[in-house]
Amino acid sequence: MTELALETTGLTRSFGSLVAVNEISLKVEKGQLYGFLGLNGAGKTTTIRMLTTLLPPTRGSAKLWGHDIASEPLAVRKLIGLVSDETSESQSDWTAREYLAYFARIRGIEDVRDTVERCLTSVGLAEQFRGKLIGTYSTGMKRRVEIARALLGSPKVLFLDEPTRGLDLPAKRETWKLLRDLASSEAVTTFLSSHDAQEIRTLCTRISVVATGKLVFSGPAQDLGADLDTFEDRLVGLLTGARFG
Ligand SMILES: Nc1ncnc2c1ncn2[C@@H]1O[C@H](COP(=O)(O)OP(=O)(O)OP(=O)(O)O)[C@@H](O)[C@H]1O
Repeated sequence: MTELALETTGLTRSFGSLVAVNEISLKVEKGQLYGFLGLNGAGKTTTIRMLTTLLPPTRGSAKLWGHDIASEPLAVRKLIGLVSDETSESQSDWTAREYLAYFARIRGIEDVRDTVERCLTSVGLAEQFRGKLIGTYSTGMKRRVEIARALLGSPKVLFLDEPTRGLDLPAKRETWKLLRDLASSEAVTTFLSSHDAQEIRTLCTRISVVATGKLVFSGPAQDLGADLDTFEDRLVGLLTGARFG
């Protein structure tokens, strides 16, 4: 049995003449909180859409828990959860319990009530809010509900695409704490995409950096810098094509 949660080989996606994701090869070990860092437009969302079977690759391949994303999409979908940065306005008129129960039923989960409570507990949404309309929640709480939704099927791999985009600093830090807690308490591998160097440096030990669709670094975050300042300096060097020693 492979120890890899995720492996991509030459993964490529073009839109007409634009190569949005260009020959990306990376390996994510099981249990990791893995960082996928890149500026806006670097190709992060396109990569995640391919890995979650929402978009076919133009070339290359990827395996999730040993299952090929192109030839075994249903097996892959059963193993993943996805949180994107889009906050769905359609959740506003539901309570967190109703919203999660709806998705639990769609997923065919039998023990809906217990599963919903377990997931809301995992993301730290206090009991007193669970029966209130999501429209009355703060943005940070709404993001927690989205993460809880992604946890419903007990995913092996959780994809988070810019999960803290649009959050203020306290809400961001709350979400970081939650992601750390999930990584240590749940048996879930996390693939975290972000343009925020501090976020990736704070949370992830192994990272990849992507620039205009190409991988420009892959390895321990520590190798780019032990402190955030050095990390950011070297990152800027990488993103602007400079070398570092
Ligand atoms: N469906 C599409 N059709 C055409 N071009 C697309 C499509 N989706 C993405 N692109 C282009 O591919 C490139 C990579 O976009 P992508 O959304 O993957 O980047 P990103 O790193 O997630 O950026 P951001 O952080 O801004 O979301 C961009 O130039 C984008 O305009």
